[in-house]
Amino acid sequence: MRVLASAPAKIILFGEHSVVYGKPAIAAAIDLRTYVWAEFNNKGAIKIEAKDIKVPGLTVSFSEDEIYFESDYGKAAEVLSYVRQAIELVREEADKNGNGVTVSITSQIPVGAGLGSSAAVAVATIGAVSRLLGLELSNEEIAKLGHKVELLVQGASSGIDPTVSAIGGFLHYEKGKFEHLPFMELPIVVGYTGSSGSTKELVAMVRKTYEEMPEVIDPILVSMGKIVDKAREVLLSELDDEVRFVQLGRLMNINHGLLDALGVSTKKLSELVYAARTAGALGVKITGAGGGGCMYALAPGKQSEVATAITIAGGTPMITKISDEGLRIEEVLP
Ligand SMILES: Nc1ncnc2c1ncn2[C@@H]1O[C@H](COP(=O)(O)OP(=O)(O)O)[C@@H](O)[C@H]1O
Ligand SMILES: C[C@@](O)(CCOP(=O)(O)O)CC(=O)O
Ligand SMILES: [Mg+2]
Repeated sequence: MRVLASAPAKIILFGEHSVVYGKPAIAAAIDLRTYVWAEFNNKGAIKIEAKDIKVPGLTVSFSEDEIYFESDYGKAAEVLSYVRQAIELVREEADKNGNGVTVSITSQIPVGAGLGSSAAVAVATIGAVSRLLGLELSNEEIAKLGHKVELLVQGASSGIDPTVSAIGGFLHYEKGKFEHLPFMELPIVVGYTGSSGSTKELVAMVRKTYEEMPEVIDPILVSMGKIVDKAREVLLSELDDEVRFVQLGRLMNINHGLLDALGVSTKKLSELVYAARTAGALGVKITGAGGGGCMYALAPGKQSEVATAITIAGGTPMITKISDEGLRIEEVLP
């Protein structure tokens, strides 16, 4: 039997990092997906074919009749930790720890770009392997397992990424609970810096700053939560789109400034943010953990100008659509 599952990337519209401290956030699935095939193997082992992952550093030694490949196994093992944890959790859930499972992964989502590649790969792996092992899990149950994977690997996770990837659409999220927001076609442009930030490291850095000066950082997190409350009001209001876009744009710019204050922006991200604003975007902010990765711009009627400005500033623009679809079982072959 072989099962193919897929799960979408996401952008966090408002509230990244503060959502880790129990404040609300708003996020949406976008139409970039990770695909995972799962099947049994007869070795009782976990085998992972991650076709998009490049492990930095490779030492090759040649002798008379043999070639040795050495890479930084520590990095290789670490880079597959989300997938491995996902498989182990599902085998435990199904009480089938001894079953050999092989997964093969291909993905459209840039890694470490703030688009939730970790959550998408965890959710798609859980979806495919649970179906293979005969577990009938709801997308909400899969979201919870995806959250457990991120907690085990990152040490801290709000759960918003696996929830949006499993459920799809436009979600308001707070302390593990989500609410579907009415679907709204947002004219956005995502800009990728080309460098990746590690969510684990960035979340840890914010935590360290918070512990050193809670009286300074806490008001920033509270303000980020209030921005989400305002944004939710705007999204639920009956105002016409152009008024709502202007209000959302202002909230995005303020949210970006607060993320910059937390130290998660970079020179490149700021260059792309200001290039997009100068090209006419109503609002532009980091999306995801930061430290590289992506920003996104709200640019009604200006998407191509903003995309061009991002390119000129050295970024890679992606004009993506918000996607209603979360985890999908694509195929089950005998
Ligand atoms: N296609 C993939 N195959 C295997 N693992 C992946 C894949 N995409 C992402 N990952 C895992 O997720 C990690 C990146 O997650 P993270 O640092 O949270 O960044 P983001 O979620 O913003 O992309 C990678 O280091 C790797 O462990
Ligand atoms: C920084 C954070 O708020 C979002 C992380 O998003 P990503 O891994 O960069 O896609 C962490 C979390 O919510 O678990
Ligand atoms: Mg992540």
